[in-house]
Amino acid sequence: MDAKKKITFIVNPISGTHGKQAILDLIEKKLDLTKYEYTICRTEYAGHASEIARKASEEGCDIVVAIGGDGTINEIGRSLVHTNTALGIIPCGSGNGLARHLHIPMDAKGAIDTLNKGFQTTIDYGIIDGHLFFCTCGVGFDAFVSLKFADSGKRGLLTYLENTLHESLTYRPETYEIENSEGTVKYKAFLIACANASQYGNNAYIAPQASLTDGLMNITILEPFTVLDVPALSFQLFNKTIDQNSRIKTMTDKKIIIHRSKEGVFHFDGDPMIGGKDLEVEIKPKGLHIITPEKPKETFDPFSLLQNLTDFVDKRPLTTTLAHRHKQLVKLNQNILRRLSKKD
Ligand SMILES: Nc1ncnc2c1ncn2[C@@H]1O[C@H](COP(=O)(O)OP(=O)(O)OP(=O)(O)O)[C@@H](O)[C@H]1O
Repeated sequence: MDAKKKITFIVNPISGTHGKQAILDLIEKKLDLTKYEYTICRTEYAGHASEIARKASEEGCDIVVAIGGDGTINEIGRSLVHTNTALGIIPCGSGNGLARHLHIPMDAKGAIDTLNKGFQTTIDYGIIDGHLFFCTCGVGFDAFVSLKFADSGKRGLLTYLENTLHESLTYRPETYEIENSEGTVKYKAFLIACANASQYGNNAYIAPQASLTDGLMNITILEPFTVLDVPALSFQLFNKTIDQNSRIKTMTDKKIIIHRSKEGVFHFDGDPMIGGKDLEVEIKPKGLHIITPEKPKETFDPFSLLQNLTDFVDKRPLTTTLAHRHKQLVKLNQNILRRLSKKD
């Protein structure tokens, strides 16, 4: 009989908004112990998950599982690239962009089941200014919000949304030059997102065409917009069609350099960092083994847009009639418009 594979679970106690004990209880009950033996570690400070994962990999651990969100995955993933140790995910963050892109179930039982099946694939990763990312990185408004979010001391969707709506009233778009494989282009932009995965998290698809295995990053540039563009932009962000909006420009490349007028913040997988005027962003193909469902389900649900939107702002269950869903969507857009146009 084959030797059991070793799993190290790393729990980030501050990720998301929920307690983690129920997940640990489920691991004990549901993990296939004929296949796996496991240990559980809790992080004690930011950066700790990287150290635990590096040590586990050096000691021959087969799979390191993140129990957390994209920040925890980032810490673990950067220690596992180009090793034989695979990353596993039990999604437990505020956004869970990478897990959602990979169709890893959002419930712990489903995610443990995915680990039990043990199917592995190998994904690309990116580097911005020396910092690895697996989901998205970027400059402009989203980086600015990630900084505010880090400072707010609270996590969760509502905190993020409050920060986003409040700050977008006063945020000033900057001028950037993007040096890509074809030359240099100049944009005044609200944000530039460089995407390995298609979404920021919470099914907010900033780069709907992005693939984790094509060796390319999808770059989305959001040009300055008015408050009247917000409903369409938010609709399209959750409907996987933001690339069709006239305020959006897109390109794909292996490597770009973003030139800006002064040093400032950028983000990698939602965590803020201060960087220089010039930021090199590059995709490295096939560098991280990861446990995923074997055949991601690409279900088409005409109501998924509204589901995504309401998941983002509100956890109340949706009612099922079409008329009701339409009314909910109109109301949601009205709320976004009202909050964006409200002065302090
Ligand atoms: N014990 C700890 N104390 C303080 N910070 C920690 C600790 N463990 C990890 N961190 C930091 O917590 C940050 C947030 O974690 P994570 O991104 O997983 O959760 P999230 O922000 O709620 O989810 P998501 O990124 O999916 O929105 C990470 O950047 C990580 O560096």
